[in-house]
Amino acid sequence: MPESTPGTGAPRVVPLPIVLVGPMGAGKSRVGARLAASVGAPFVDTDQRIVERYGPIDEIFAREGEDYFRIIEREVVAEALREEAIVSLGGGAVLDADTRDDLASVPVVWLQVSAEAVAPRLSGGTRPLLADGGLDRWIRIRDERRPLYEQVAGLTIDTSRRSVARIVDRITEWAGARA
Ligand SMILES: Nc1ncnc2c1ncn2[C@@H]1O[C@H](COP(=O)(O)OP(=O)(O)O)[C@@H](O)[C@H]1O
Ligand SMILES: O=C(O)C1=C[C@@H](OP(=O)(O)O)[C@@H](O)[C@H](O)C1
Ligand SMILES: [Mg+2]
Repeated sequence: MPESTPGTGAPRVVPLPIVLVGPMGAGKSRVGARLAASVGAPFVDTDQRIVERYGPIDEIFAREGEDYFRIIEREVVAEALREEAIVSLGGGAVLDADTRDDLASVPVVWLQVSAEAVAPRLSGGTRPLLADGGLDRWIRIRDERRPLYEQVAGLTIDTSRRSVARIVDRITEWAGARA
């Protein structure tokens, strides 16, 4: 059911796009999909779009390397940020300076998660950057990128102990006040 504006039954009005950033496993893809359904907006997951166009991400990394992945990621992100949609980025999209510039003019939510809470969320995944090194690698990458998330985000939410529904409510409340 879409989130209602009190008294109207209509989906809550939020500005679009709204962009979700944060480290791997923070919940960007899952929260983004639920938020989009809740406010009645299209959903774009830039990783999903990369997979549709170029094939599985781990295969792109293995075949062409991370630098090539970042080039196609930048193209897909630039396109998505022009759409009136809820947009979930991959964890490393903020490494691109042009993407950070683009994010300066849109509502950006930084989903955070503790190492303890993320461990079970990452298990069994195919994220190529975690193929060697597991949780230690995740912590290092998260720490390296922290200043970049800090730079672009207008709202920060710790997802470690929050349900997806509560996270969606918080984002809707925050973004709704900016509509
Ligand atoms: N708030 C949450 N509480 C518990 N599990 C979550 C939460 N958000 C996401 N997850 C789970 O964590 C895993 C990673 O979520 P995902 O949305 O793919 O993260 P990201 O896109 O940030 O890498 C998935 O299995 C997802 O269902
Ligand atoms: O942090 C990263 O560099 C990456 C995060 C992944 O997305 P999620 O953050 O959605 O897992 C995906 O884009 C790719 O494996 C690289
Ligand atoms: Mg994702």
